[in-house]
Amino acid sequence: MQWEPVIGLEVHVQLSTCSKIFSGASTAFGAEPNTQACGIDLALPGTLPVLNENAVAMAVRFGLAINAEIPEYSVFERKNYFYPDLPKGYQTSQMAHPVVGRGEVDITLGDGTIKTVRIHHAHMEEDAGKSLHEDYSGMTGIDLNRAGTPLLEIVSEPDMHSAEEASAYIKAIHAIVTYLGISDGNMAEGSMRCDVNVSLRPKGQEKLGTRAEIKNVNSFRFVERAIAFEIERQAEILEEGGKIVQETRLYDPDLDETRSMRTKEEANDYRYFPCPDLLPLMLDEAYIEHQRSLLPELPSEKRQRFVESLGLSTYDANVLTGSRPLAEYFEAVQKLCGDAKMAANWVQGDLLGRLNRDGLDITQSPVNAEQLGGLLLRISDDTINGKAAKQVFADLWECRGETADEIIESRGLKQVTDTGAIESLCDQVIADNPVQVTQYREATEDKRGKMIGFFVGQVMKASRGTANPPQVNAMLKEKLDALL
Ligand SMILES: Nc1ncnc2c1ncn2[C@@H]1O[C@H](COP(=O)(O)OP(=O)(O)OP(=O)(O)O)[C@@H](O)[C@H]1O
Ligand SMILES: [Mg+2]
Ligand SMILES: [Mg+2]
Repeated sequence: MQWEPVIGLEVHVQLSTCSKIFSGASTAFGAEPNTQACGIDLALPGTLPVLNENAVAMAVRFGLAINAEIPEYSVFERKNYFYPDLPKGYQTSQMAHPVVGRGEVDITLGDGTIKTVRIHHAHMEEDAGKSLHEDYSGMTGIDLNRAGTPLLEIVSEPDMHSAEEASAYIKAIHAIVTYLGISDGNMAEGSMRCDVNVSLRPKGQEKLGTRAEIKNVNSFRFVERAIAFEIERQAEILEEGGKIVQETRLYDPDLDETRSMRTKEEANDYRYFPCPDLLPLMLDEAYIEHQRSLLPELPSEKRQRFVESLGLSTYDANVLTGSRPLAEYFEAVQKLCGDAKMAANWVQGDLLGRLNRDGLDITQSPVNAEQLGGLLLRISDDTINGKAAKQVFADLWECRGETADEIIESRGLKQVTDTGAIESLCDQVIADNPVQVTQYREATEDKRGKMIGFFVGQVMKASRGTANPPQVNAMLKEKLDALL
């Protein structure tokens, strides 16, 4: 039997407000345990929540960025369950009336094709605390600092059909929220977590199969691994005539497998009901239009502009718009040197290659955009040749804070284009290599084409790499052919 995987994702994005969703407690990461949760976050008797206006604005901007309907009216509800990291006994969330309605996200696949994933809705909710099972032997610690941190849960339709599509989708969400500046998108610190729903159905069948839900996956790679494992596990069960049970599973990166946490029979009945402490949220047209006016250029718009006005390939445009800091770096370099293709090649090749090797991201680059742009400008105006450029780049990397011009000057890397100087270098090399000159003269015409490389190499060496290669090539050909 041929099986088609069906995947839907719930992505929890931590909104980067300074304070909690319903209280003034700080949301800063890394504080001592239990120093950043207040009475409101724990819903102690006598406290009342007040909705964080900035969190609403961020959620609305996300909705507008994915072309979603923003309903005029939305409601906070209590999702009731008991867990040690939720002393309130309920999570304040949204269910029947979420702040963001149906929308769409475009994803770009490896072969450059673009696919649209429908968004069912996105709702606001508070985060719970954190159970620390490993820090105390025989005991569990509870850190409530995270309680009340604002989250936006983005729920997709089951529109994805492979691990690759799911991964492209999370990357697209990551790009949108970081471009909007509504989240730092830091998956390692838990600012973006993902519940992955996977089912299989016979190819060609419309009806969905039973899904397993893998909770709290926190890296792009783990999402791909967890899906790959689930597809295989479910296919094996179905092939043997078995049935998939609807259940919650977790992904264990150490064993690279998913394991059952609880089945549907044990699933919670949350008894959602509207929170009596919070008024419904009413958003009027003027407010929504104001939020729209605050939207920056979005990844898909930037990608399109890079292709249409800068002439980049879809592939290059996609890589360079992957994150906002990278796109901004590239644009600064491109503006300085005036050559989009050269800027794209250097940023993707030399720069990203080095950053990768040193485990750095673009914001930590030892070479800033002004320095790289200054270097590329000297290639395009022929001050230096390609070989010298590599050396300048290596020197810029050493963090001396010099400009490309200072390095070119102090290392004597300026390209020699003076015809007289190049001519005397060529004459010298021809005089110093009589054996090769004889071979050249005796060779057939197409062999000579290759042999000239030897002489060019010698002249470049003699000029310590600074001679202009096309000029050297032309000059040598002229002189050697004159000896035939
Ligand atoms: N048969 C299926 N196969 C794969 N994905 C599915 C299937 N049915 C639903 N999904 C996806 O599962 C997700 C369901 O999320 P939703 O928030 O609506 O409910 P839930 O998982 O039941 O509740 P909770 O928010 O408490 O986890 C959606 O992303 C949806 O696209
Ligand atoms: Mg959900
Ligand atoms: Mg779910």
